[in-house]
Amino acid sequence: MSAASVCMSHSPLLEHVEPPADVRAAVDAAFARARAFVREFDPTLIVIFAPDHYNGFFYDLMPPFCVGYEAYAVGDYGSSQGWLDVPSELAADLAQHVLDCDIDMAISRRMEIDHGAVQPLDILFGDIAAKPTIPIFVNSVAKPFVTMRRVRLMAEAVGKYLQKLDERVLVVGSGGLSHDPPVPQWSTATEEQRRLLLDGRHPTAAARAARQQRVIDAARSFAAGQSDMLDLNPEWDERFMDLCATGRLEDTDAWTPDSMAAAAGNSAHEVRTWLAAHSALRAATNTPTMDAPAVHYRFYRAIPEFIAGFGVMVCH
Ligand SMILES: O=C(O)/C=C/c1cccc(O)c1O
Ligand SMILES: [Fe+2]
Repeated sequence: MSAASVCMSHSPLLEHVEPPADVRAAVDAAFARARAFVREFDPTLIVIFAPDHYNGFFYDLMPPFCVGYEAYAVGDYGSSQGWLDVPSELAADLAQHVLDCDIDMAISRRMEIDHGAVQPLDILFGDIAAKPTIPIFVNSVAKPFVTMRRVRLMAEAVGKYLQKLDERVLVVGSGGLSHDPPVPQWSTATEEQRRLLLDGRHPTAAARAARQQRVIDAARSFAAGQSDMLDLNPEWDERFMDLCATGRLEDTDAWTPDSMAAAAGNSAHEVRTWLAAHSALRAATNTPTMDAPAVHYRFYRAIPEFIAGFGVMVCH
């Protein structure tokens, strides 16, 4: 087995709100560096830790983690729509291994996924079915949250499983760093928003378009400095990336959901996917605690047009 990781922020605004040309060029160059690495590494299996934004997982049944045995991309914000190529038996074996490690893992025989899982696959491979891919949902938007420690332990169990395989495994973590986009919170949601959060599967095209337009408009106001959305927090982001880069993953064990949200926004919980990817990579490669595989490439920009502290990190 050999293993590598790519963690990257995603943003549904990538193709909808244009940042300054130099920022766009820097992001495109970062994607090109990640793509070049992945082409060279030539993975035979992808394991992607990804959040969902009330497209596949809702409050009628919200697990902290879920392995998809099959996965269908809903195609929100113009991301690819259709089936992933999930190796179902391997996914089931992985889920059993994690359960055997005393970690409660949900499974889905038809997981619906959104831009949170799809965007990195689109960017890295240009085709969501290009490679056998096991998606692992990590709840990053819907309170209550498990501890960061629990995320790390779940992912270490995943990494130990991957270690046994005769595969070149690319572990992907997908999620923004600091950001607080207008994804409704149950406690402050209107009745209409609560219907979406509870079981808003398969919206009409008009409802999806209206939801997306609200976020696009919010991004434009945020970029123009005319929004009361929480600011991006580049210092917090760089500190978190430092912890990933140096393998000090245990330093996040004590982080509380409220303190993370206060410092970096409600959607900063998506860093759980980065923590998962780095924990899985560390375990898969037998790298000691407080140490880390090498950082091949690192990029960061705070990009209000994307409502994202936008990072890319490639490790092997
Ligand atoms: O799902 C949505 O409607 C918006 C999600 C979003 C917005 C901005 C940045 C992100 O990383 C998102 O996932
Ligand atoms: Fe997101």
